[in-house]
Amino acid sequence: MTEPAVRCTDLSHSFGTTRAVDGVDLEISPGEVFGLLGPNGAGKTTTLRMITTLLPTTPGRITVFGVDVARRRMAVRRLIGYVPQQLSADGALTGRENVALFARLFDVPRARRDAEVRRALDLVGLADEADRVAKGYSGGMIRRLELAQALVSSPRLLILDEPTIGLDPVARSAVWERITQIRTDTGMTVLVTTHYMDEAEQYCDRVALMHTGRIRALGTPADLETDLGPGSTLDDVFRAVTGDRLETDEGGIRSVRAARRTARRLG
Ligand SMILES: Nc1ncnc2c1ncn2[C@@H]1O[C@H](COP(=O)(O)OP(=O)(O)OP(=O)(O)O)[C@@H](O)[C@H]1O
Repeated sequence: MTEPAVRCTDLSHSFGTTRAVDGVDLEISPGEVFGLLGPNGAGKTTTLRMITTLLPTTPGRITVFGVDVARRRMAVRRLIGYVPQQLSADGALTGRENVALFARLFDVPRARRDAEVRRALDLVGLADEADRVAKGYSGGMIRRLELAQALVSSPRLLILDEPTIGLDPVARSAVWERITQIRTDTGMTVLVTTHYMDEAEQYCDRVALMHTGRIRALGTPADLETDLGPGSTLDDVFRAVTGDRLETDEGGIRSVRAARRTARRLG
């Protein structure tokens, strides 16, 4: 039997009295693009941080391709490429130098390093811009550069936390088209968080709707919408299972913060 790419069993995490994640069970199949959806504060980032070994997994258990996250952290880290919400590209370095830094960090063998850096830059469509300093890149190019950083170690599981937040619609589509192409070319499993319902509908094979630390609905976007009734959208499904509304506005405080962070980091 094929091991799931990710299996979470009864996962919980509290910060003081805040129950950020509350009894999450989740299985992600190899090769799928899986969307974890929910409004700010739903518990998405906390779930990702447990899967990426950055937070403890007790109570509960996580395996990544069958490897136990609590017991074999380093082995799990080698399977994962992670693009967090906070930017990690260095504006003073070129695109190529930024990716090469990650190749060294992730122990890509020296003999293969240059080729792997080229391959990663190619996968995200930055080959022609690789020798420009990153502070001249647009927000969308920076996101693609961060994707290349995560891809340089050839992970089996790519984890992206809100990859399109703060980007304009054209840049958002460009990032998603790259993600979809990378999955097709490499067979990689992709776990992505977003609160943009339209993106999830268009690009995710399956989604989990998360609210106040719990998974409230799980399935393909089409199945979830059909189950609710003709003409339903994922936003309607979310409202039906939680009685709440997903934040979908483009100009919210988080977009502004993300844009400011980009500007600050890249000078
Ligand atoms: N380091 C922390 N210390 C205290 N509380 C935290 C911490 N990180 C998250 N929380 C709280 O845990 C809950 C879940 O947060 P989390 O960041 O996982 O949500 P999210 O769905 O990823 O939302 P966002 O997209 O805003 O990051 C929220 O109530 C948040 O305030």
